[in-house]
Amino acid sequence: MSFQKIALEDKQRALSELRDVKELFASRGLFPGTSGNLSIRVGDYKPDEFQFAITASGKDKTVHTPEDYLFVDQDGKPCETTRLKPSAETLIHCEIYKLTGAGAIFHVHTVFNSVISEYFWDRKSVPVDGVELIKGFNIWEEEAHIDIPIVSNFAHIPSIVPEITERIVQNIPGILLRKHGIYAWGANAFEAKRHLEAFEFIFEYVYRLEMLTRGTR
Ligand SMILES: CSCCC(=O)C(=O)COP(=O)(O)O
Ligand SMILES: [Zn+2]
Repeated sequence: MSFQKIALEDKQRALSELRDVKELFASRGLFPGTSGNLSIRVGDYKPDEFQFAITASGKDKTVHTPEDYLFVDQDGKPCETTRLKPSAETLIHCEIYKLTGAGAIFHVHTVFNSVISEYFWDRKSVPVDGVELIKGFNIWEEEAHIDIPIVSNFAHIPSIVPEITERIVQNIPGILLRKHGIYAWGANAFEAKRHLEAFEFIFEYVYRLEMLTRGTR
């Protein structure tokens, strides 16, 4: 397999952006117990041929080491000889890039995203009504209603992929894995971060509103 040659600056920019996002999210406590993974795409994109930098599996994401990231291809295979293992969830990143052409994908586990994914599991989506931060997804209509999809979580990651393929919604840049976490993406790291933050705000809002109004509606 021959890989597309990626400019060194492009790769270094991706690694530097990953480092910054990782540090920021770590400072917010978003990587409990080594959970979470981050990736940024590099070079040219075709749905069946692309490369991205991704966090190595099982690392403590609250510290920086020389072994934090590696580059993989559209099938999640390392593009270079390395002893590092890509994130155990790399195939989910591959599928999201294939389906959306995104430039960056960030995944975190939080109590709010995990609780809310279980609470709304029966309807397979989280309903959100008129919350201002929906605009963070570039949805500008008054009192917009959105449904954030939730898919099954399996220990065998390839089994999660077909449901992601089926459930991704074009204007919603994220998907919840049941009792697991959120995957959020965007055209670049800035947008993926904005989307992730908007999702987390919305999950906490929906949770708290539900707690306050339960039994009164
Ligand atoms: C320790 S949490 C279980 C794995 C997981 O869901 C995760 O996000 C981190 O896995 P990785 O292989 O990317 O470190
Ligand atoms: Zn995870």
